[in-house]
Amino acid sequence: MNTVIVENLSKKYDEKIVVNNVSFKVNEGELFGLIGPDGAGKTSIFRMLTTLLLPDSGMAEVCGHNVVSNYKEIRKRIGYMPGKFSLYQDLSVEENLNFFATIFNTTVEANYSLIKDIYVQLEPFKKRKSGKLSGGMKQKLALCCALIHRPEVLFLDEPTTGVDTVSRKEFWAMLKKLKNEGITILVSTPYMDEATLCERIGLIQDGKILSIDTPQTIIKKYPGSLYAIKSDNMIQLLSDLRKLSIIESVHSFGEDHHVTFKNHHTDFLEIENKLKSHLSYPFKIQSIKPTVEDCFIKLMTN
Ligand SMILES: Nc1ncnc2c1ncn2[C@@H]1O[C@H](COP(=O)(O)OP(=O)(O)OP(=O)(O)O)[C@@H](O)[C@H]1O
Repeated sequence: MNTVIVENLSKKYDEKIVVNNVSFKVNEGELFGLIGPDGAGKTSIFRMLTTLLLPDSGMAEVCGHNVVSNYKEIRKRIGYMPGKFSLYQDLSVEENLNFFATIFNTTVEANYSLIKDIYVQLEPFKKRKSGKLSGGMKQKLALCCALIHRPEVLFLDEPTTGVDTVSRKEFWAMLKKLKNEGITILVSTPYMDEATLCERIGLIQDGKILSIDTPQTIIKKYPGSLYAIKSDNMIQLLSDLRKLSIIESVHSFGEDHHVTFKNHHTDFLEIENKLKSHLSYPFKIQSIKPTVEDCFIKLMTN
């Protein structure tokens, strides 16, 4: 069953189209990621699905209810953690949690088992005002508040932006546990390395979906071969590679430059020799498996 159905959804602000004919479906109990850079339209899509923003055209359903005509039903069934911390800064941790439980007509005790693993980390600070918590703790409290009424669907908008690597890892482990509780999870992130932690992903850029599939299939569909190349002077290397006619694309990627070659250059030795004849300094090249980020760049430039 599809818990979320999005069909040709569009939104513009002033005259700028920020969500452009977007369609996708999320299955019940799935962990689905919307992956794209800042300004891609992720928040606008989440705000339409959580009934906080009206679409200009298209249709969306959450838990079988239309986001426009039946928004009240949806609000009972979902949890939403916005990208910007939006809990009451002057209320303490436990006051925030009790407040959210009360507005959903439940109690913290009734659903404690769902948030227990996360809340135990917050408990030592339960009397502290939420505005005075660290970034990671604020994020955990926001997640507890979004979960306190045991939603069927959880929307998490960039939950790991600005969060350190260890907390990011912890956060994804928590999402896996919540998924095992049967909650459907939609998460957005600009971090491409988080894509592989989702069951399926939608890659989004400039309001348009570039591809939707499992991360593994998206990687498998990468056309052609990809190489990583490095030398002592990476800036010089980048500039030299950009001038070579055999090269189709080159971009910096961590410690390497990732390179693809035009169609007729497929043989590794031939490629290496061609590069040796053009580059007057030592370099190292190897064939590599593409990442989701490589796929994203490829789709973006197609
Ligand atoms: N209320 C608004 N009025 C005008 N433009 C807006 C408004 N909200 C968002 N935008 C613009 O719409 C585009 C998409 O923004 P959106 O927040 O949906 O993207 P995003 O992928 O979530 O990125 P970010 O992480 O930067 O929020 C951006 O160019 C943004 O500046």
